[in-house]
Amino acid sequence: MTGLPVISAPVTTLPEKVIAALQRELDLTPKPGLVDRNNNGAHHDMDHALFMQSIRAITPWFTVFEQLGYRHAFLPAENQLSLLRPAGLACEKAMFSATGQVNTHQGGIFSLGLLCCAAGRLAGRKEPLSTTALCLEISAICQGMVARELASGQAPSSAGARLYQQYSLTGARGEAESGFLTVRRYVLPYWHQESGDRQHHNALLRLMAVNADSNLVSRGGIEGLQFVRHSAQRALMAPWGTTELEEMDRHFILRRLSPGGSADLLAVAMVLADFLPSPPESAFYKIPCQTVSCR
Ligand SMILES: CC(C)(COP(=O)(O)OP(=O)(O)OC[C@H]1O[C@@H](n2cnc3c(N)ncnc32)[C@H](O)[C@@H]1O)[C@@H](O)C(=O)NCCC(=O)NCCS
Ligand SMILES: Nc1ncnc2c1ncn2[C@@H]1O[C@H](COP(=O)(O)OP(=O)(O)OP(=O)(O)O)[C@@H](O)[C@H]1O
Repeated sequence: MTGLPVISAPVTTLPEKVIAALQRELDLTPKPGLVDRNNNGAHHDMDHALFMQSIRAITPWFTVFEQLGYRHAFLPAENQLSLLRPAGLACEKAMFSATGQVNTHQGGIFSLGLLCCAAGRLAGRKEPLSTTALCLEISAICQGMVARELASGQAPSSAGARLYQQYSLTGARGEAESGFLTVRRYVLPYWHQESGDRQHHNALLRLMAVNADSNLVSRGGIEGLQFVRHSAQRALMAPWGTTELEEMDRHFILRRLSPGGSADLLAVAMVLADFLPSPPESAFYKIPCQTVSCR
């Protein structure tokens, strides 16, 4: 195992929920432009088997992220990231070594690793885990990250930094710093509208319809992002099913478009949904309908 530190048993259910979410996201089929059980989407360098290898390689790290939060639970949140990042980078290294240097889960490690760390911090302070508490803790950990890492004016050191300079896209960092606001506002209030695979397809369509996914811009420019957004919005405005999703898949593959950021946020939503209050009594579900679609 690449540089895995000695860890004890998890203190919360987050690591196991995260690993289950990674598997369910991968297996959801069809998934327009993305690797699933049918095809490799818009990817020439990865398939379902490679994603499975990647999941096996990064699995042990989510307990490490949780323990780093648990151990430093009373540290000010803004000091947590510098303790977490080396483990995140080591986990990325384990992913790259398992996949032959293919980026399968870089975004997923970042977002889901933060979720595990936030859960460890809340558990360390004996505070209850809830959707809102987890997201607010992540926002506190990532406060100032966009300004520090993207808006510093330095030469871009990653795809994300280049896209920020070109289009002011804040990518995974911006989403984490907001406390996964896109997920909380456009996905979770509608989580119980559907069940089974349709619940996850509905969530993915809602994410694709609004998420400023840097993967899409990196692959197809702003036009690529708009194409995916409009496709998802149109699907949500009418009855949709497997046929419509497979049609979108064909169009995205033709255009080499892969909404990888939305796939990562789908896994985040799957984990956060486990902590939702039961519908529909909770005020959580009284959020006014958003522009995407109010079916
Ligand atoms: C911050 C990261 C993602 C930087 O990567 P990059 O500069 O390429 O950022 P960018 O946001 O453009 O994309 C990275 C990945 O995030 C996902 N993503 C893209 N857009 C979005 C979005 N709007 N919302 C959520 N995820 C997104 C995609 O899968 C993409 O591949 C990350 O690689 C990093 O710094 N890792 C170090 C380890 C770490 O900090 N871990 C902390 C928790 S363990
Ligand atoms: N099922 C999935 N299929 C494809 N990508 C996914 C899936 N689930 C999540 N992703 C995310 O999408 C990212 C991979 O997308 P992409 O291949 O566009 O990134 P990249 O490798 O940086 O870009 P490129 O392949 O153009 O060099 C991963 O980092 C991962 O976080």
